[in-house]
Amino acid sequence: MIKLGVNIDHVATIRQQRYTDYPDPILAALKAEDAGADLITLHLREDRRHIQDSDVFTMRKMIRTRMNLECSLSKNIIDIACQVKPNDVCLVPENRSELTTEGGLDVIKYNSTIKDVADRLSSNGINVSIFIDPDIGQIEAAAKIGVGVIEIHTGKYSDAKFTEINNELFRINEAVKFAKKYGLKVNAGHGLSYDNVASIATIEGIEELNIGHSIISRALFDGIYNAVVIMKQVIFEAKAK
Ligand SMILES: CC(=O)[C@@H](O)[C@H](O)COP(=O)(O)O
Ligand SMILES: NCC(=O)COP(=O)(O)O
Repeated sequence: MIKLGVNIDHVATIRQQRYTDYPDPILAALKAEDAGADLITLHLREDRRHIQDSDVFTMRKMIRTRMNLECSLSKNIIDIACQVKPNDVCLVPENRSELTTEGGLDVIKYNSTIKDVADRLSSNGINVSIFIDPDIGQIEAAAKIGVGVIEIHTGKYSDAKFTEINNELFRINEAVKFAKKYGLKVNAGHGLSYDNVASIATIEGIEELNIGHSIISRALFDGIYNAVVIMKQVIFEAKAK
C-alpha cells in the first residue's frame, strides 16, 4: 500500500505569523501519526519562514514513525541535518524569493555537489532522496549519483488545467517507468490535494506521497486527525478501484 507522508510546514506558517509558540507543528505531527501518517515531512528552509531549527531537533525526539527532512544543499542546513540525523533527507532546490518549491533540483547542473552532500548524509546513516521534475535526463542523473530514491515534483500536474492535466500525468507515468528501470524507489509530492491525488496514487511504482498544504488546509475545518484519515481513505479508494 502506498505510504502517506504528512508535511507539517504550514502549521508553522501560522505560528510564525505572530511568533507565538502555537500552533505546535510537533503536536500536529503526533496527531497525524495517530491518524495513520506513515512518515512526517518538514522543510527547514534557509529563510526559516516556517519550520525552525528547534522544531527539527524536537521532532527527532518525539516522532514515532519516520522523519523526512527536506532541505537545500547549503552547508549550514546540511550541518543541522547531520546533527539531527532524521531517517530521511530529501534534497530540494530553494530560493528566497519563491512562494514554494517551484521546480525540481537540477541534478545535471549540481551533480558533484549533490553527490558530495548525499555521501555526507549517507555516512551519517541518513537515507537520501532527491526532489526532481519528472524529466528523463534528471532521473538518469539521479540514478547515476546512486542515492536510490527520488521524489517526483507533481507541482506542474497539480497546477495544470484541462488538457495539460493528461499531458503532465503522461509525463509522470513515463518518468516513473524510467526510474523503475534504474531500480529507483519513487515517491511523489507537491500540490497534491483531495481532488487530484487519485491519479497520482494509482501510478504503478509510486511508493510514497508527501502531502502538506492541502491536508493542513483541511485541518483548519476538520482537525488534522480527520484531515489525514480522509486523505488516507481517498488514496485507499483510488487504489482499490
Ligand atoms: C519540496 C516540496 O514540494 C515541499 O515539501 C516544500 O516543503 C514546499 O515548500 P513550502 O512547504 O515552503 O511550501
Ligand atoms: N515534497 C512535497 C511535500 O512535502 C508537500 O508539498 P505540499 O503538499 O505542501 O505542496
